[in-house]
Amino acid sequence: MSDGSAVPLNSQVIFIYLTLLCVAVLLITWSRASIPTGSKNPPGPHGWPIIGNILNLSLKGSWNSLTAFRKIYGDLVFFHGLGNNILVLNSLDTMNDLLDKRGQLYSDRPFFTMASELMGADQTMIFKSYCEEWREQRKIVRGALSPSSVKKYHPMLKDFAVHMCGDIIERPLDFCSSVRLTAGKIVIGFTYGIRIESAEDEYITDEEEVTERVGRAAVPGTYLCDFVPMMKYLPEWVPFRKEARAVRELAERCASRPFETVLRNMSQGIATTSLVKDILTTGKTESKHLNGVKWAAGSLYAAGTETTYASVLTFIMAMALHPKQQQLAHDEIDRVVGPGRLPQFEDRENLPYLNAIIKETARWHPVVPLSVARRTLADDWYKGFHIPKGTIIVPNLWAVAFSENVRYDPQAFIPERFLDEGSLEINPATWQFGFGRRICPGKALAEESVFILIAHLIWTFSFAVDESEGLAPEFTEDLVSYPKPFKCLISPRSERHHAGVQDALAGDDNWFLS
Ligand code: HEM
Repeated sequence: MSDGSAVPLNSQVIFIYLTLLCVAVLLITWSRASIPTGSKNPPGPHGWPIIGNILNLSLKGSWNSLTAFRKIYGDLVFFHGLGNNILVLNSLDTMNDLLDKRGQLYSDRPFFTMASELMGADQTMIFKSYCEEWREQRKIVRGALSPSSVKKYHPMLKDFAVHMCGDIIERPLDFCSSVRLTAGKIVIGFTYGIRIESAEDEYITDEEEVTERVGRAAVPGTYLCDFVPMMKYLPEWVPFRKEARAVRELAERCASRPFETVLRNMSQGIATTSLVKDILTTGKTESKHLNGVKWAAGSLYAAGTETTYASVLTFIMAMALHPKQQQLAHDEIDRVVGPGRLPQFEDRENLPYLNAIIKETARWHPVVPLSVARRTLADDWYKGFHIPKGTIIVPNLWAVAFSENVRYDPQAFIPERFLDEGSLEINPATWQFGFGRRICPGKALAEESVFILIAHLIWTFSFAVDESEGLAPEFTEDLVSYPKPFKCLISPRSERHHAGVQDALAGDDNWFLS
């Protein structure tokens, strides 16, 4: 008899204990979630037990809604739940205060089990934690990416700008692909001195594939193992482990193949100017250091290509949508450069309206709207709020671009805001590349590339909306945001402009072979 009752009694006791435990956990979590906003962590939307308010934070394309939270909660918006804390920074002051002035605490990156560890993206600078290897990679590229070093590549950048215009003249409907290929050519040409001829080139196809697959894995929620890291010990035949291995091998090939080509060319004395050649000629070359150079160089394609592409494509869309501003840019370039020659880097200081358009393009649709997230290395206190160790920090650059504390309508495309001395507008160059110790190391190359590509485009072409199709701006919602494929009428401004590009192509002195 006793046997029969003992089992159910034990189950009941366990059930009661478990119920009490759950109630206790719920009460504790509920009481934490109900702390009046502002008394401890920074304020944020109301939370629920266990899940907190983390589900109020949609992950894709959330820059607009996060900016709207500023009106309710101010410059700091805190989300928590399921063991995570996320702090959104909604003003330039908070970004400068925390990411720059308190750089020793705010320069780490979030960790992704799938992308960083299993796919091996943590070998690249952008995914690396704030560690000695990261410092070494930054040091390696610092000199080679400095504004004065980038000047050496002016002939290459001009060459690519002319080729891009030539491609668009031939295939105006494929302008997106032409710009994309040009952005890839710039980064590979600059990094390795390798000339890419077509979008089918393996250097490009491999890099594009890795960028796409790692990019997808770095969106939290794509792979369950990011929430349950123990899953990384599952056997190799499990689909996500297979995917991780395939991407890891591809990434290794992307970093190694062009790097070895430079080493080979250097040993034969035929290597052209490149970042890798520069570093190896001027720096230490023991094998430990070689691996650092390989991965520092291998970090640049993913970080540099999509961002350059996004900037130029957004410019094309903005021009098609804003014919008056386009006309003013045409008038200016006709006055300063004229139809008899192509634009040069030296023209830049005499093209204030074009420079204002470039700034306005970066403001109108920031290329990396939520910058690249950081993670705090220790507990911190700011403006009376506690920011726990391990909090993911999201610098909402969109909120800076769409600050309402300005004279001109933030929603409108108005380059003049950057010409007006009384305007309170802040130059995007001070925020679009990030902050402090992790500020974009490719800033100088990006600024020079974007200027020369845009100057060539505006010199050569007119851009117009195809009235039969219309043009409603739509942008991708990933880390780097750019216009979704769109139709737009692009045509050479005149026979002379057409001929100018053809002549430059015919007299092409092929920078890579010189
Ligand atoms: C318009 C073009 C570009 C924009 C808007 C841009 C923007 C950014 C931003 C916002 C960050 C994050 C910085 C932070 O955490 O505070 C970043 C990081 C980075 N960028 Fe750029 N970037 C551009 C072009 C480039 C180019 C051309 C290269 C290289 C060829 C490059 C290489 C990198 C690298 C390696 C990092 C990671 C730095 C680190 O984590 O230490 N970027 N970029």
